[in-house]
Amino acid sequence: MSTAAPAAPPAATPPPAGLGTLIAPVRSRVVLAVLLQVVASVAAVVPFVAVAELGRALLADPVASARVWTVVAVGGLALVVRLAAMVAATGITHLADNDLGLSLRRALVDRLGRVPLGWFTERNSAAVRAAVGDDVSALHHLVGHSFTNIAAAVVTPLVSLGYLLWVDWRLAVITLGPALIGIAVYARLMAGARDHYESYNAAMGRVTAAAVEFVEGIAVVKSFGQAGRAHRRFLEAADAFADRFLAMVRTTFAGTVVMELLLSPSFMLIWTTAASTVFVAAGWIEPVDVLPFALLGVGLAAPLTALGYSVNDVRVARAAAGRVGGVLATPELPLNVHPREPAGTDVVFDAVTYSYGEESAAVQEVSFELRPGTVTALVGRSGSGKTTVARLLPRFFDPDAGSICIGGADIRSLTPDTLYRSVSFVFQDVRLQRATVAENIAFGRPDARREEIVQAARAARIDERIRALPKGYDAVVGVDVSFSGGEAQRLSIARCFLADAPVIVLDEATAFADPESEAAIQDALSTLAVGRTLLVIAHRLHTIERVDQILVLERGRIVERGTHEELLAAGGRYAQMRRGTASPAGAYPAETHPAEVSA
Ligand SMILES: Nc1ncnc2c1ncn2[C@@H]1O[C@H](COP(=O)(O)OP(=O)(O)OP(=O)(O)O)[C@@H](O)[C@H]1O
Repeated sequence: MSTAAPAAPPAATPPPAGLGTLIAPVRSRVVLAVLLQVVASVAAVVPFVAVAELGRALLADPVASARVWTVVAVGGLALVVRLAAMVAATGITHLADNDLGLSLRRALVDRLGRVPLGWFTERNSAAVRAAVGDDVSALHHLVGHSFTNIAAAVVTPLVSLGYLLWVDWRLAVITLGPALIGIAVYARLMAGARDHYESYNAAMGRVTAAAVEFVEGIAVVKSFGQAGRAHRRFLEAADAFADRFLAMVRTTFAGTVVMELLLSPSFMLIWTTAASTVFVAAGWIEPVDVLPFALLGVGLAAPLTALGYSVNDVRVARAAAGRVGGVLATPELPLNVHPREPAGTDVVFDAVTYSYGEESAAVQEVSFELRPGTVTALVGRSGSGKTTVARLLPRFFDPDAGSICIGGADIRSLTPDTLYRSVSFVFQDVRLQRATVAENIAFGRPDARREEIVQAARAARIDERIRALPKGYDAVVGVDVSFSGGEAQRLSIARCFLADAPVIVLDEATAFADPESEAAIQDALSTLAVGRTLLVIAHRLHTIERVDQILVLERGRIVERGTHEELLAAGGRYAQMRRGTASPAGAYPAETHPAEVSA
């Protein structure tokens, strides 16, 4: 059967944006700031030139007093220009950076709101955390500081050198000697250290992973008496890191010392003074010419270190831009340009097939119908495809083949609003927001009145627990109150009551802290089921004896379907599972329990 609307065309996915594309919106402002920084850097050298020229004017015989005043005025003006240009450049880059950070974070959140829910695996969520946090900050540093720092680090020594070449080109070249040797040493040093940096970073990654593994699994590790072993793994990673660090320091130590020495102001001062003295003694320059070299020669090398750091910032920012661009290029859930409205709440899966990546299909040719007001349970051994089937209905991902319709409309032809008004879901790992309890319940309907919220909480058997809190419904989750897994699940059932969607997808919890909590949840679910269509991932068979339809999955296919009685009578896979004779991986506990999901 197929009542499907034509599948929506896949939304165009832009190629991942690089650094240039990401900062394009603020490029003109960055260029302006760099130009202003160039002006500031030129102006920064002028007062030193002025002092040197002042020396010349004062030592002239007779003193060139008109020239003295001109030089003083130019030096003073340069100070003002430098300050103004620097303040303007800093202001422009920081405003541009603020706009960029805001627009990138908005774009990220906007894109994340349109990617399939199934995309949010642990790995992808970590990438999102890095992109929204550290990576956007790395771009902040680039736009806010690095470009102008690079301009300053290049222009200041160049202008100084130009002036020194004008004063005496021979002494200028000699003054430049340590800086040139420093650059050559630095380049060799970096080339030799590249491999060491890579293994240093890898070793650092292993230490972090071992630490995280140790901390996250501490309960399991301790309860199985393996604290020593896990601790040893961490220590081994830390030892390996120390070795790599030592190897890197050994390779770079001599070069770093030589570079720091050659580029240090004190060495440059000694070097230029010594060279100038030789030139004066030889009669190649006047004693007054020593002054510019002593004043400006010192500053020739220092910006090179700053340049090294800024170039590194660009490298870091380029890698960060790659990750941000990657998240921004995540394929969106295709949306239909001509949205439809479901006519009714009948749900039909028609020959649905879905695979995760290249792997064999997790769900194959699955067809079934959820009639309005009925409860359908998905059962099967672990990995048989229950969760995948259930997650296809709220569009965690779209089927590779086949269709899913609600009220005759393909879910791909519904707007997200219409879909989530039709389908709510309660999964095991309930995520509560750091907001008040009331806001958490009213998540799907922020405009809900307090009485409606309380009524939903009451129906979900969680009202009493909330009222017992000192701040009641205004308690902030994570600050004033922490909920147990069972309580969080009841809060998410309250969300469903309030959202009032006619179709509910429910992942029955596999474990509860106490029978009382389980009974409360089963009670809440029984109330929720009244008049609604439920698709339940059932992990325990005793809870589904009275459901309208049981679908037994095996390797992604439906191998049996019917009611509890029909399936027991058929004596097939379900009957085997009930008797607990299925393979250990699929064995469901055969004990009975008073609480049940009922229609
Ligand atoms: N995110 C994923 N990426 C790749 N493969 C996956 C992913 N999630 C599930 N699978 C695979 O798809 C198949 C069906 O998994 P699914 O989680 O739907 O089974 P399940 O019956 O719900 O299992 P369980 O009862 O253990 O939760 C399995 O082979 C599983 O390994």
